[in-house]
Amino acid sequence: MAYEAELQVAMAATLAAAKLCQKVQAEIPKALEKKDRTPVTIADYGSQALICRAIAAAFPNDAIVGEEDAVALRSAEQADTLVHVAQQVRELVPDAGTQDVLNWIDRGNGTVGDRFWTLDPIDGTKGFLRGEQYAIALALVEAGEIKVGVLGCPNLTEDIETGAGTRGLLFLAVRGKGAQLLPFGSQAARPIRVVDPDDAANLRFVESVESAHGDPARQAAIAKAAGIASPSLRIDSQCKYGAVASGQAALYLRLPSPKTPGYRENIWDHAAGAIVVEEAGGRVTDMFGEPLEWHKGAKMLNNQGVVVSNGPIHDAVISALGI
Ligand SMILES: Nc1ncnc2c1ncn2[C@@H]1O[C@H](COP(=O)(O)OS(=O)(=O)O)[C@@H](OP(=O)(O)O)[C@H]1O
Ligand SMILES: [Mg+2]
Ligand SMILES: [Mg+2]
Ligand SMILES: [Mg+2]
Repeated sequence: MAYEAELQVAMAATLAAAKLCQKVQAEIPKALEKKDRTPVTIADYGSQALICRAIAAAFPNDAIVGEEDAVALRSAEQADTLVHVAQQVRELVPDAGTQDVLNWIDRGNGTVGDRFWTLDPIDGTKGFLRGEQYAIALALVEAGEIKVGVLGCPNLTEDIETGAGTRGLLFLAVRGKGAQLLPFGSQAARPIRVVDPDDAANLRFVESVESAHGDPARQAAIAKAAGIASPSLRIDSQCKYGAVASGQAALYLRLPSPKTPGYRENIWDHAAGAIVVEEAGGRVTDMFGEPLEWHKGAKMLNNQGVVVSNGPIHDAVISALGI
C-alpha cells in the first residue's frame, strides 16, 4: 500500500511518545509558560524528541513542522527541565544524549514545503495538566494534501461518554484507504465510520473544554440550528476529531473566540484529526465552508473557525453560520 512505510513509522513513534506522556502525566507534571503564555511540559518536549528522532531516521529528507522548539531548554534557567526531559527520553531510547534530545526537538523547526510532516507532540496540554484528555498528533502533507494521519489518544476510551472499553486509542488514516481505530495493546485495527444521520443517540456535538478556544454560546446555537438539541460533550484536544470519526459525535465546532477574534489555527492542531475524519466519511472546512490550507504556512492565515462533521449535516451548519 502507498504510504505503508510512513504509516508504520508514524504509528510506532506515536505509541512510544504516548508511553512517555502516560508516565509523565501519572507523575503530575509542572507546567512551564511559553512566550505566548500557553503551557508546555517535559512531556511535550519528550514526545517531540521521540517522534522527530524516528522520522529523521526513517525519512532523513523530510521536514517536520512541530509545535515546540528547544530554545528555552538550551537556556541556563531551564537546565533542570532539560535533565528531566532527557531522563524521560532515555527510558525509551537508552543511549540518547542530552545534545541528541535538543537536536531532535529542533528537528521540528522545519518549514512547510512540497512534502513535510506536522506534529503536535501534546495537543491539549491544558487537558494533559488537568489529568484529562490530550492527543499526540502527527500528519504527512504532500502537494498541499494530507496523506497520512496518526492520532494517539492515551486517555480516550472506546465509549467516549461512559468511559467503557479499552483506554488508549490510536486513530489512523491514509488518503483513499479509509480510517481505522487501533486500541493500544491490540494487534488488530478496525475500520471506523462517521455517524449515520438516523442514529439519533450519537447526533451530539463536541467542543473544547477551554471556553477561550472557541465561542461556546454561538456553537450551541449553531448546533441547535443544525438539528442537534442535546448539550455538547466537551473534550480536550484533537480527541474531538476521534469522536466524530468513530461515529460518537456528528459535529465538532470551533468558532473564533470573541476574546481572540484575530486568532488563526495552527496546522498541527488539525491535520492528523482532519484526515482521520475525512477518511471515515466526514467533512472538514473552515466556518465559511472553505477547505483548510495545509501548505501555506504553520498558521492557516486564510481560514477562520473549523467545522468538522459527519458530512450530511455540514451544509446546514455552514448555512446556519449565515455567511
Ligand atoms: N485563542 C485560541 N483559539 C483557538 N485555539 C487556541 C487558542 N489558544 C490556544 N489554542 C489552541 O488550542 C489547542 C488546544 O485545543 P483544544 O481547545 O481542543 O483543547 S483544550 O480544551 O485546550 O485542552 C492548543 O494546542 P496545544 O498548545 O497543543 O495544547 C492551542 O494551539
Ligand atoms: Mg495543539
Ligand atoms: Mg501542543
Ligand atoms: Mg501548546
